[in-house]
Amino acid sequence: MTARIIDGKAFAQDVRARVAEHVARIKEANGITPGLAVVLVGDDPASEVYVRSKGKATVEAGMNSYEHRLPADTPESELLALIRRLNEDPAVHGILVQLPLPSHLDSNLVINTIDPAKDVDGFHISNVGLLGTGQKAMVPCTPLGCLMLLRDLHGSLAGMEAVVVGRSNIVGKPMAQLLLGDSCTVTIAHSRTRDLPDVCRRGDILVAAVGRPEMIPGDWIKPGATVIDVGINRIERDGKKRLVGDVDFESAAKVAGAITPVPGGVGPMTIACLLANTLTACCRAHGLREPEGLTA
Ligand SMILES: Nc1nc(=O)c2c([nH]1)NC[C@@H]1CN(c3ccc(C(=O)N[C@@H](CCC(=O)O)C(=O)O)cc3)C=[N+]21
Repeated sequence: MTARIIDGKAFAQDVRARVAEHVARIKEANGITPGLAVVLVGDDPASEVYVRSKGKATVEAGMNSYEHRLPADTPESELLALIRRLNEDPAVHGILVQLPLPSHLDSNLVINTIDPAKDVDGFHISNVGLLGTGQKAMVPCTPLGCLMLLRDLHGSLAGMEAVVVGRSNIVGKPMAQLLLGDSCTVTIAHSRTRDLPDVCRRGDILVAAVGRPEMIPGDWIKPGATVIDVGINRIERDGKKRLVGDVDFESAAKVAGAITPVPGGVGPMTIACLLANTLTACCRAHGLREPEGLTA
């Protein structure tokens, strides 16, 4: 058997087109343009690339993009003051502070200073609590993108065994909450899980979000399972730089029923969902009808 390859790039294009269409409609009907502010502290080259592509995608969707670049040694008080200004700015509907932050900055404090209604990353404790209690929240972009792919593939996820490998606040935990919300039986596995291969083999759905290149081989996967690979690892092989996931794609594709590739899988969905969240935040701020199929 060979797995169906889930085209995250094409799906993300479709999401972005739907966002753009909705943006055009509210511009026309309500004279409102959604705005996303992205804050980058320091000059990490990978972060630079992400921030640039986020800005480009935002403008392509017809929204306003505001980029704030601060030096790596920016005092915490200055960053917090910027966030408070963005919280008050009516043209800004979404705020994203690029992570990781330089180590002298307390990222929990920084994130929790963002107005939860503008927290398009869904990292604020209020949004975490809302998601965990099944209330309307801003949902983290990467897990939301994975959920969209899974719903598209399976329709209802009710009763499926889902195994999430990784317990981070940005992917593993919110992913588990979303799967639980869709009535999966959810296991969160991690580096200290006993008999990890056996636990992985239970999953009708296996989400890999550990950040270890090609850690999960094909023989950890239940035949026919859907594999969602969240990993984005830069490695060097045969003298060439490559991007690989947390799953060993070659062996996994022989066992899985469907699998996301890296690149071209979950990554593009993350950016598409950031745009969707910005639109959702804008609609909520103005009491407008929310876009359908673009929220959890
Ligand atoms: N506050 C915050 N929110 C984030 O959402 C956030 C962040 N900080 N810090 C960094 C990570 C990383 N991230 C990615 C988004 C898109 C791709 C993406 O589109 N990847 C392409 C390939 C890109 C390439 O070639 O490098 C793909 O997988 O096909 C990857 C990674 C968002 N992040």
